[in-house]
Amino acid sequence: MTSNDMEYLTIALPKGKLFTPSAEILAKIGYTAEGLSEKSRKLVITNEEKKIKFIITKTVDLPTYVEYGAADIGIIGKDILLEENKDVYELLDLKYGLCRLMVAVPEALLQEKLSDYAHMRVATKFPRVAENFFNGKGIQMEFIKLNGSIELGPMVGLAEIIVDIVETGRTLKENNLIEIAQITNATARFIANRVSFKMKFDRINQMVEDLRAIVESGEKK
Ligand SMILES: Nc1ncnc2c1ncn2[C@@H]1O[C@H](COP(=O)(O)OP(=O)(O)OP(=O)(O)O)[C@@H](O)[C@H]1O
Ligand SMILES: O=P(O)(O)OC[C@H]1O[C@H](OP(=O)(O)OP(=O)(O)O)[C@H](O)[C@@H]1O
Repeated sequence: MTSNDMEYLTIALPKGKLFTPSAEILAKIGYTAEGLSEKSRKLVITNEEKKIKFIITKTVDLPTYVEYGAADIGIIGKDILLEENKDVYELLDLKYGLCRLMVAVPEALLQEKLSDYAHMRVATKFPRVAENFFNGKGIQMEFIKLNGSIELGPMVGLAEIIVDIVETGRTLKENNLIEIAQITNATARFIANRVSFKMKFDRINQMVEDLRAIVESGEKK
């Protein structure tokens, strides 16, 4: 690390659904920067006074920036952490961004048991998580990686099954899909680069304690 790297704390925030709640919780503990907005075209936003740099990344890439130390810390969904499987510290569950990773099928293909779906095709943004889940149950499947609109897969015969994020259940309902198994819950997590956590321990640890106090006060409400 250069002395410049040591002076600043670089925080990665993901574009998308977690951006606003993440910027808001960081603002509550004094971590803000003028012009920090998801709509900003600027990808690095600096607060010189507080020695903070924010970087805005694509959701799926965020753990990579933290693993390589391009960002010291970041906030990202547990679903992405499980899928990307990067070498980072997960320091705190921030409890917002709650959703579930589910297996779902079209009503017409509904079977009695999960093993009845063996060897079918699974469309998903999360092939690693999906494969671990089915392997853990001894069920062999074929996995097709998609980058969005997963529910379309079964409608056009690309796959029989999907593994996707469900929040309200509205998307599944509108596309006549039925949940058949839950893989895991996911919420936003505060993560850190392994070296940064040691080199900037006091600063990062203080952030974790301040964020924990906010999360816990929210839970008591
Ligand atoms: N309804 C939801 N759909 C998707 N993600 C959700 C939902 N609710 C909470 N999340 C959480 O928000 C994170 C970011 O979701 P978002 O859809 O913004 O991801 P993205 O990959 O940036 O989207 P896109 O691929 O459309 O650019 C997810 O990884 C998940 O942890
Ligand atoms: O249960 P619900 O509240 O309906 O939310 C779940 C939907 O939201 C997400 O899609 P997103 O809007 O991120 O678009 P995508 O399909 O392009 O990933 C997810 O992939 C589901 O499709």
